[in-house]
Amino acid sequence: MSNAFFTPDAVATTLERVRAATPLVHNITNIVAANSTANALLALGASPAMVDAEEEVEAFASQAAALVVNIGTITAPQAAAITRATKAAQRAGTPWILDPVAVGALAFRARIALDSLAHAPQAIRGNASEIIALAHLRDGHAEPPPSGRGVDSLKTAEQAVDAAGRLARSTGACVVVSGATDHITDGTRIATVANGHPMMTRVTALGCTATALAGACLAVEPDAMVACAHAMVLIGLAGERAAREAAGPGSLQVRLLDTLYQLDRDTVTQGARIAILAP
Ligand SMILES: Nc1ncnc2c1ncn2[C@@H]1O[C@H](COP(=O)(O)OP(=O)(O)O)[C@@H](O)[C@H]1O
Ligand SMILES: Cc1ncsc1CCOP(=O)(O)O
Ligand SMILES: [Mg+2]
Repeated sequence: MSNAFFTPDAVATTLERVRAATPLVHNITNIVAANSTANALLALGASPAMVDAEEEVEAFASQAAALVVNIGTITAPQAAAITRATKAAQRAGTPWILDPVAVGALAFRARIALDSLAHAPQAIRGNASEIIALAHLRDGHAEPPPSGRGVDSLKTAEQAVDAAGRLARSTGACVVVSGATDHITDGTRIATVANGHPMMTRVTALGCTATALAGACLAVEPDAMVACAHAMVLIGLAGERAAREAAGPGSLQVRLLDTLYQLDRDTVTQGARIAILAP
């Protein structure tokens, strides 16, 4: 993989490809994030649909350009839908991404997340606590180490890099650990994205939004590490630009949509802070 893919210019090209393709992004997501992630996907230029009836997901995941699976408010029917959708995505070659919200906190969602890994996600995006917990469970431990509180992380992304690498190597997925500096790894290489703003942690579902935008990028970019790194620039850059003018979390949420919509080649190439950390 060439470092040329981890440049501000390459991010701008991915943004333009999303807008040109308007990819259909199938979301099975939580009730908190559903509206805001649909709006963020629309603002970016993708076409979101929230479809989680067990009877419908197989057909939809097969025809979508990408599938986003988020376990934030998982229910038993949604768990059954996730099994069917991820199987169908694997069969149809639809790229899909897992957001393992609070996977370390509750055993039921941990089982759903672990089982879904059998269907070969292209990517996994979580905060540090979630990635540490999922990697630990994937290693075969019955209980994750205590590293989160509800849906929020108590660790930094840097503290989760080893876990992310293990998880990537064991699943074949690109693993994204979000935080003040996002870390993206395929188990060998590590890219970082230093966009974002601390106020983003005061608006719910912005991690979920990052995952959804990664779904849109996976629809147009087959290299999952490139797609995910670019998506993290887009959410981080939109967040930091929106935060400059926001009075607080309320206006940040609204401004973030406007900023995603307004991102263009100039703003992306001037603002993207993307780099290869290793090897
Ligand atoms: N301390 C921070 N400083 C700057 N940006 C941040 C910070 N924390 C989170 N972000 C931004 O918010 C995005 C979502 O990350 P995060 O808060 O880790 O997700 P989650 O909501 O799943 O816990 C990150 O990719 C980054 O752009
Ligand atoms: C608050 C909450 N509760 C269950 S899911 C959810 C949203 C979590 O979103 P994010 O992980 O993006 O902060
Ligand atoms: Mg989250």
